[in-house]
Amino acid sequence: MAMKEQTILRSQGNKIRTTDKEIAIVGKIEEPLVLLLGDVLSAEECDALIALAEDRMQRAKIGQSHTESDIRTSSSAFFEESENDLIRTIETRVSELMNIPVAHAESLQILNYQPGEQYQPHYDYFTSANVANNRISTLLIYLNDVEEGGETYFPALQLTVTPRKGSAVYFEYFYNDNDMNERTLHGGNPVAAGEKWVATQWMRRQRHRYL
Ligand SMILES: O=C(O)CCC(=O)C(=O)O
Ligand SMILES: [Fe+2]
Repeated sequence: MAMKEQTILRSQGNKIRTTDKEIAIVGKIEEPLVLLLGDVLSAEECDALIALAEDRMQRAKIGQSHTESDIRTSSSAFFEESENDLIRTIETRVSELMNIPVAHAESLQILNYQPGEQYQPHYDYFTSANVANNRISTLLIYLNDVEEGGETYFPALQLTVTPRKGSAVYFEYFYNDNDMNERTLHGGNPVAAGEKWVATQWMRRQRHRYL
């Protein structure tokens, strides 16, 4: 019989405790490990992140022709590492939750989808040969409730996650068995009504920042 593979995140029971918050596990798939998490961010934290990102996306659009990629049609912004108290607090909580040091974290990405915008199924890890320091896990946090559409879906797991403000989906793809990694294929359904805001944290296998 095949041995159960090690996971990065060691969840016990239905809660994960970080220094400043207790986070509920509200859904779970074992292999590959996928967790649906209750309030990772408060409503106030979600609103503050959106406000910061809106400002940044606005400025990024100036002087840029709006070309749309077929893969991802949303707009994005990145936050400087630990650039203010809010980002620092969130990064610390998220890294404790993901059980990976902040030094392995990419900068937090914020995506905004308008009606009709989507993200085609993809892997979060890089699939080209000889990637030196690949991604190993993802936390996707929903920053608002979407009026209609915008679900995250995992075709190989037959899992569809409806965005709920402050909640999150966690998954990892650091397995020896590559079939398990490939089952983390996922995409974002087109937003049908309203808009969608998400924050994505990707973790690297090794140190990624040197601050
Ligand atoms: O918006 C979504 O539901 C998916 C986002 C995603 O896959 C990503 O940021 O890597
Ligand atoms: Fe993704």
